[in-house]
Amino acid sequence: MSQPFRIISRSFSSSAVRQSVIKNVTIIGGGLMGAGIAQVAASTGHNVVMVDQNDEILSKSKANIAKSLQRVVKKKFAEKPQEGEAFVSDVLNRLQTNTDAVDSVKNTDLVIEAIVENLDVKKQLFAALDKAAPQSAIFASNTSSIPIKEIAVSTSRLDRFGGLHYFNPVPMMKLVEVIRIPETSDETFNSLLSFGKAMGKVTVNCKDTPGFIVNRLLVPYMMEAVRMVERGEATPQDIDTAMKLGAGYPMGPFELTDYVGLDTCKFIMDGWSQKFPDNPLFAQSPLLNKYVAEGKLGNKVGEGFYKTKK
Ligand SMILES: C[C@H](O)CC(=O)SCCNC(=O)CCNC(=O)[C@H](O)C(C)(C)COP(=O)(O)OP(=O)(O)OC[C@H]1O[C@@H](n2cnc3c(N)ncnc32)[C@H](O)[C@@H]1OP(=O)(O)O
Ligand SMILES: NC(=O)c1ccc[n+]([C@@H]2O[C@H](COP(=O)([O-])OP(=O)(O)OC[C@H]3O[C@@H](n4cnc5c(N)ncnc54)[C@H](O)[C@@H]3O)[C@@H](O)[C@H]2O)c1
Repeated sequence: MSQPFRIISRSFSSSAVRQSVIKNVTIIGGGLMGAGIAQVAASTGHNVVMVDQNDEILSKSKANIAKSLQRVVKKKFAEKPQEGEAFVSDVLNRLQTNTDAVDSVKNTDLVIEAIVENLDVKKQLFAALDKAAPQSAIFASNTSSIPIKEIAVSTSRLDRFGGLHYFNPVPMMKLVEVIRIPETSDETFNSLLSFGKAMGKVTVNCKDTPGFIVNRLLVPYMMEAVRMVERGEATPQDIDTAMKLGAGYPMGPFELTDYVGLDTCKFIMDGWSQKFPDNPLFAQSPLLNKYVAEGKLGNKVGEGFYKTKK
């Protein structure tokens, strides 16, 4: 595993890349994404505090991380199980939890927010963190669909704000999209890029546009699959089979929607359909809304378009 980066030139040479040392990372949200980001950040040598609303949720997050780490070491340390055990124990030692978000950022270098996809809730959180975190700390959101600028304005550190958009499952998906707003300083942007790489990810740069790169292409595709079912053109099973065997995707669009979470997909579509009412790609889907209203949120609850093991 790579070590946390330690660059770090504060020199004023014109060729030097100015960036900050990121060693202490706070992840707010211990759900699907937060737990994955926390796991990989701790696995790559960072000190991590993972925050969620209560200890019960955090216990589940930690159990999910432990399960995922076992899958990782089974392969990575297949020939050296003792080294695998030592690796897991080191990772878990670097991972603390806290239910108090404000308390958790007092000594942080970087905050990555991965809570519910709701602008008001994210703004409220960041406004509180802004008062408690060190001046030098960088803030980033893992939002799927909300403009980073709209979240960042809740703070007084627009120059130290950006987007780090990871993909589910974080331990397996190699990409992180790094998003800057006009106010993001070069130093902050370079620090975010280096941090993404220090986590072992490939980074791509993107402007603060709806869905950045991946979701701007992927979410309309997933929603068009749902509309095909609404129009009675094919079943979810046949669409999934077709896209896996005919287009080489690892999951069909319905398996993927279950995997991402139907609630998260609905939050994305609610935001985009409100903001861009004339774009048919962003139109609401009655079928998706019905499933969410019935509590069929996908794999995380054991049922979405399919019944799955929790
Ligand atoms: C909406 C948001 O903003 C953006 C998004 O995130 S969009 C979603 C992006 N993600 C995708 O598109 C995921 C598409 N799916 C895939 O790439 C693959 O199906 C997958 C990598 C998730 C799983 O691979 P697959 O071969 O289908 O299944 P599976 O046999 O369960 O896993 C293969 C290996 O992957 C690894 N793996 C899978 N999930 C893992 C996890 N959570 N942690 C650790 N390892 C994992 C394991 O090594 C597993 O081997 P194991 O069974 O021996 O433990
Ligand atoms: N699910 C995906 O595939 C995916 C991929 C990339 C990005 N995202 C984005 O990441 C974020 C999180 O998504 P997720 O799928 O992990 O959701 P999730 O529902 O699995 O987890 C969200 C977690 O945030 C916690 N939370 C909510 N409000 C909080 C607060 N004020 N303080 C602390 N914790 C709080 C919840 O208790 C929950 O555990 C969203 O913005 C989503 O759009 C999701």
